[in-house]
Amino acid sequence: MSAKHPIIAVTGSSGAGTSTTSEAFRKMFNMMGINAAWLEGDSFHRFTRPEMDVEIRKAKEQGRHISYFGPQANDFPLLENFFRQYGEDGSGKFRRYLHTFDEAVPYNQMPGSFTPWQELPENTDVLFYEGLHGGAVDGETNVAQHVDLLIGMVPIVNLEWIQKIVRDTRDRGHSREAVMESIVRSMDDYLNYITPQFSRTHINFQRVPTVDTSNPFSAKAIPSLDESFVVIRFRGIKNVDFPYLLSMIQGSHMSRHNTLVVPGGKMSFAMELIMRPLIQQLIDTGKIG
Ligand SMILES: Nc1ncnc2c1ncn2[C@@H]1O[C@H](COP(=O)(O)OP(=O)(O)OP(=O)(O)O)[C@@H](O)[C@H]1O
Ligand SMILES: O=C(CO)[C@H](O)[C@H](O)COP(=O)(O)O
Repeated sequence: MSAKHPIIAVTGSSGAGTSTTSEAFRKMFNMMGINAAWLEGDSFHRFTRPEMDVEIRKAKEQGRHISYFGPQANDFPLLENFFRQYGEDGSGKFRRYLHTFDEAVPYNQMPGSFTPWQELPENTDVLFYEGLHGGAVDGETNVAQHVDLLIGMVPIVNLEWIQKIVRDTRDRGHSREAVMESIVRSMDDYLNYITPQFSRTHINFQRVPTVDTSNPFSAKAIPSLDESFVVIRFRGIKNVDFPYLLSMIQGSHMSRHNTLVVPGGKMSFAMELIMRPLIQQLIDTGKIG
């Protein structure tokens, strides 16, 4: 934890919506005059896409599995060191994993490759991480301990798979079969390294569709926000003003003492009402109460 160089992390599985959610944070930071350093978790993958294909084949031949959710394909200690260093002096080296041609062409690179490592900009107010492992813990490695405000982005699993399948086939050039295979291959690491993070978060946003998603592998489109509710669970944050949130967010209700449910269309608004005071508190005092 750091008072001077706070870290906010949005953590979630592949396709959960962490990148999409980042836009809401970008807007809030702009409006609040906060200068944030941005970090995509995919920086800490160990392999390029062709290298990963080789690793997957090798693992299969040896009766093992490897996936983007686990420590074999991601450098957790390097991520922890990055967070530690940013917390200490606001510096750090990052790179980007380029998923699509749109992302890769400006760098004159191929999709599935990394940009060179580079320094974060100087004098930022906060580090904003979005990715798979903002709350990861693995043996001696504890990424979560360095995060001052940890948010889980976690649609129910059928919806998460639909979001991944639609996005990966539409934008990242993968076949439906390849995405399904990757979901199956990742299951072990999903249980061991992704889901436990959501018990370490301060807040989880769980999107729950109200349309039939019972066969996610046949879905052609992502259920919209208006076709869903969002379950928002708070943990370890004192003084959440639930009566205020309930009065401001039309159609919201409490389902438990620490759980607010809002109509999907109100998700960005709810996020703003909830996050703004917490971000301000973090910037002003270095911690959230
Ligand atoms: N609230 C939402 N409503 C509708 N569609 C959404 C929502 N959140 C995410 N999506 C869609 O789901 C897909 C995956 O979202 P996104 O790219 O943000 O996931 P991600 O968590 O960043 O995944 P990865 O870690 O694999 O990059 C995208 O097509 C996005 O438009
Ligand atoms: O989203 C992911 C993890 O967050 C991807 O599965 C991983 O980054 C590999 O990307 P690609 O399939 O574009 O090579």
